[in-house]
Amino acid sequence: MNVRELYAIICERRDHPLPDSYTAKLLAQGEDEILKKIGEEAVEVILAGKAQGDQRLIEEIADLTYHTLVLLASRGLTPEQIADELEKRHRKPRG
Ligand SMILES: N=c1c2ncn([C@@H]3O[C@H](COP(=O)(O)OP(=O)(O)OP(=O)(O)O)[C@@H](O)[C@H]3O)c2ncn1[C@@H]1O[C@H](COP(=O)(O)O)[C@@H](O)[C@H]1O
Repeated sequence: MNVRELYAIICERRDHPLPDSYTAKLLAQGEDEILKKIGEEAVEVILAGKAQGDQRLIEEIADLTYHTLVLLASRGLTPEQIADELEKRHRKPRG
């Protein structure tokens, strides 16, 4: 699944919550809880990067990516805005 597809599902859970959805629950808990999860997942990426294998690192980066998309959805921001920012940086003249 790509980032755009996952983001669309997350927005669907935000706008039409399902009772058994982790995403809907996390969004309902609010931004502080989402930020807390991002902090935890970021630490797990560091630990995996230092001491664990590639598969573990992939899993932890997937967790961090997912929670970052939840934060964007919670704030009404989109992955396209991040892509635009990266594009702007790429096009900025470097000296
Ligand atoms: N990609 C993900 C995804 N990645 C990680 N997680 C959840 O993020 C949590 C990770 O937190 P932890 O590692 O701390 O595990 P935990 O102890 O269970 O978490 P907490 O209960 O402490 O918050 C786990 O519960 C994972 O299931 C995800 N939950 C959902 N998705 C996708 O989101 C979409 C919507 O799914 P629902 O949330 O089921 O609606 C689907 O495409 C899912 O595949």
